[in-house]
Amino acid sequence: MKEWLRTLPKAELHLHIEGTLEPELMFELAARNGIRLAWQSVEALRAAYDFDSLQSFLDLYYRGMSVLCTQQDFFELAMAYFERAHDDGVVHVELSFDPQPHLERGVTLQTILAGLESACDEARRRFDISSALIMSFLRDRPAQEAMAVLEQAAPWYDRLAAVGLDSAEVGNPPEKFTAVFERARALGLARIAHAGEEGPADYISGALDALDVCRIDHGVRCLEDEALVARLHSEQIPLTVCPLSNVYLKVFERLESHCLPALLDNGLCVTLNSDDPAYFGGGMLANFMACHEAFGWDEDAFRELSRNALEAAFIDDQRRERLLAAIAAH
Ligand code: HPA
Ligand SMILES: [Zn+2]
Repeated sequence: MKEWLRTLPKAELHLHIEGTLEPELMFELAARNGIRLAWQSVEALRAAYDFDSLQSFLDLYYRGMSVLCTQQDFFELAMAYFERAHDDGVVHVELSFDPQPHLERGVTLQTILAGLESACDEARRRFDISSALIMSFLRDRPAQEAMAVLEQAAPWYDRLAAVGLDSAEVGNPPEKFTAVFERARALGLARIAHAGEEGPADYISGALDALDVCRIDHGVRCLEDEALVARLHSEQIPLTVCPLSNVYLKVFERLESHCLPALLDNGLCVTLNSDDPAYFGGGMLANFMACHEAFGWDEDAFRELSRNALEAAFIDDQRRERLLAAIAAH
């Protein structure tokens, strides 16, 4: 089954590129950029990956990404991810990036985007992986800051597939960002948001109503609201679920107790993703294999999950159709 899952064409829609930073590269970039890390060694850093909540992970995630300084750093980060994704049989990736923590350190949007875009171009040439970029706002920072970032990104609007919303969820409801997302909509940008990971089902409805999103990142807590489940079903709103992430961040104690089977039983448009693969036990193949082991899903189930991801992807229609045909034939 592992080889069959590896060669199944897969699209990854929920991936934080800063969350692909492996400890070895973090130390290499820290040395290159003259940055002192709080950990003495790769092993000490890995030992710190013992999270009890989203916030405990975010604290480490923001410290780790501080080694990213130059265009070359962002290029190498993304290329290292693309190589692993290619080995996992990923054919399309939507990379989220968080500009705010970088801007705050004096790293410009130009630096971030030039590095990521050149990696996306190289991934298409070397691995035939297509990709899209999603600019995410930090929901635990003021909405005005997100608005300023959105305005600053003007030169890149035509190269952004969407804007997103991430970081600490509880206490930062989607409505806080209504004006920002209205502006993004007026600019013709698609919108997605994390909702219902640690936050309540209300935040999922709020993201749909106030932010007019076309996808929900995570969304696993939707089952707490029957009317919401009916809506997600009838509108077939894609949920980008991240199974291993949810276990690492204690959203579910074990994968066997994850609500994924219930989401599928309710006819929802579920996709599988790795979120922050350097921190949460691996990439797409690790997530697919873990689900196979926990739920006993067969080939048909995984074909459906892969099909859902392609149908929900920001991808050109010809490539979508070609990849859908490859999934059906797999
Ligand atoms: O899983 C996540 N949730 C919210 N914000 C994030 N930023 C990186 N990963 C995550
Ligand atoms: Zn995420």
